Amino acid sequence: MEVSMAAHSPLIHHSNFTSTPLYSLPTNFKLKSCKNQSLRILCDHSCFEVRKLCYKPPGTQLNILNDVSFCLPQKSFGLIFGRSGSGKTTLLQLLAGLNKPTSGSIILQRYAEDGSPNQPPESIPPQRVGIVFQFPERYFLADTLLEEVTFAWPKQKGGLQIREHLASNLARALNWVGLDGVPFDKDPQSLSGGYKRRLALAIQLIQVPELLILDEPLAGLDWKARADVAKLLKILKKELTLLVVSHDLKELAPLVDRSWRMEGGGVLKEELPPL
Ligand SMILES: Nc1ncnc2c1ncn2[C@@H]1O[C@H](COP(=O)(O)OP(=O)(O)OP(=O)(O)O)[C@@H](O)[C@H]1O
Repeated sequence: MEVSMAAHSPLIHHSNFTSTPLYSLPTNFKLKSCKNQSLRILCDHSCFEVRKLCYKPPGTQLNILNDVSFCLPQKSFGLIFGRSGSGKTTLLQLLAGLNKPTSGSIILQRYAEDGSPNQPPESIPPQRVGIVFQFPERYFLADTLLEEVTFAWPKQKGGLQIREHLASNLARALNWVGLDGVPFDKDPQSLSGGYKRRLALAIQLIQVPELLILDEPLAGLDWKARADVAKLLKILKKELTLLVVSHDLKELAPLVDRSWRMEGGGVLKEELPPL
């Protein structure tokens, strides 16, 4: 029997290397049998890939991003750092679908055990990407926690099924961020700084994004709340893929799987965080 660990596939497969799912496993294994009935668990994985991304704001000749390429494996933590004005936020906005790149692509690529792509690249629709902006609490609009988390849910009658689906995800999202004990009628503005960030994260987690982007998640918090949010990100990294832009390298460095420096002129280079 030949057994190797798989990285990221949740399905079990069987018989002559077909991809017919038999049943799901809680872990990320893919099990296949070949003609002599020996069983193998194969390693495959997926990466969010940015390829040769360029961005000039419409109507200008300013090259804010210049041939930016990187790959972030699923369920890992990517960090982008670099000096102010180098183009980090602009990159996040393109990844979240808020602006369109001038050229280049943003895709999800699945790879086989031997490292070769095993499917055509998939585009990533904006609804599969969550983004938490810098100081997200400034954008809170509602008087209660419940209204805040349900603010963008469809209100029409036809949206009932979607609302039911979102409601079943809500409890899990609140549990992930540790807000499950907070009363629904609590005023979001009365929460502490760290809990406001948890709320902003929960709002994005309800949709279970494939990629969660965070712009300066620790900015403006005291030391305790910073440690608290960093601890939460460590937990979330087990559930989804995180891409973070931050100047707070000391707190986030222990979480980092991949990191890049954005240099002047919108050039991205893979580099360890300088500590
Ligand atoms: N629509 C636009 N038109 C012209 N210039 C722009 C536009 N959008 C961004 N810029 C410029 O592009 C550069 C990169 O901005 P961006 O906000 O992405 O930098 P940043 O690395 O995120 O900075 P910070 O760390 O301060 O947030 C800045 O010089 C900014 O002024």
